[in-house]
Amino acid sequence: MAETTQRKREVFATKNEFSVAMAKYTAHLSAKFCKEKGIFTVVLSGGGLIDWLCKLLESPYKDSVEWSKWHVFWVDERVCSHEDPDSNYKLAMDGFISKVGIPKENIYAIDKQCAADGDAERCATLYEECLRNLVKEKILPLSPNGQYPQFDLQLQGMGPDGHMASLFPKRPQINETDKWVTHITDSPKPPPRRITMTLPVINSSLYNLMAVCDDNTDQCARSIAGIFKNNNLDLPAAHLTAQVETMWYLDKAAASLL
Ligand SMILES: O=C(O)[C@H](O)[C@@H](O)[C@H](O)[C@H](O)COP(=O)(O)O
Repeated sequence: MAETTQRKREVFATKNEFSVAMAKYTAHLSAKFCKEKGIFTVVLSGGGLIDWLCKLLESPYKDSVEWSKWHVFWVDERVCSHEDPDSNYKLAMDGFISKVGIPKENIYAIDKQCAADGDAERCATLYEECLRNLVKEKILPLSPNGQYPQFDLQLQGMGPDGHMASLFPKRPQINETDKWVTHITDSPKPPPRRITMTLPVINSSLYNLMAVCDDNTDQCARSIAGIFKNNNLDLPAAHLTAQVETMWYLDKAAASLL
């Protein structure tokens, strides 16, 4: 697969500037893709990301973004009921999606029943099937090599151990290239049962925005230094690329060892 883009990074002095930049980046791409093709496909993760998107819920974005043209996906999801506080779907619904006008049918959550039953493998299979159907319906194009779905923008966070999505260090999921979506039942970050898009799918996105704020324990800062200074490929997030742009937004603490 084409590894096409260099890592770019921007560092922000305050959380406010960080969130404003996230909103600007997302709104700009939303306008671009809605104009060019009439829809915008966006992939979310869990973690702090949803909080950092808060500026999109304010003027001028809340009223100017063409929410009705958004199609929303999850790069990874915890295998639990949609009502469980652990659910990334619930996190995004409560904190973001329910506050804007994205049509229900454009929100592609993990299968409700299967997730409630805790069947991670089946949840991954069903999510991949959902993506394959959207390719057939021409909502998602395939990547230039014809192997993976291509999203417009993925918005993600990195864990202190350098994981992204539910691709964790020293776990086999990072090497999966046949599947579009895989599962893990022993995630080092709780809860243990999760599904995740695979690395080639993540890297087939046109734009990838990785947002990292350190909680001042220095763990994220160490992983960021490992990625930017040493290209330490033991850290899953070091593998992140994109077809057009790979952008890292860091707060001061996350960038403190660069
Ligand atoms: O389901 C999850 O746990 C997330 O999708 C996960 O991949 C997250 O994005 C990172 O762990 C960063 O999380 P924080 O922003 O909370 O550090």
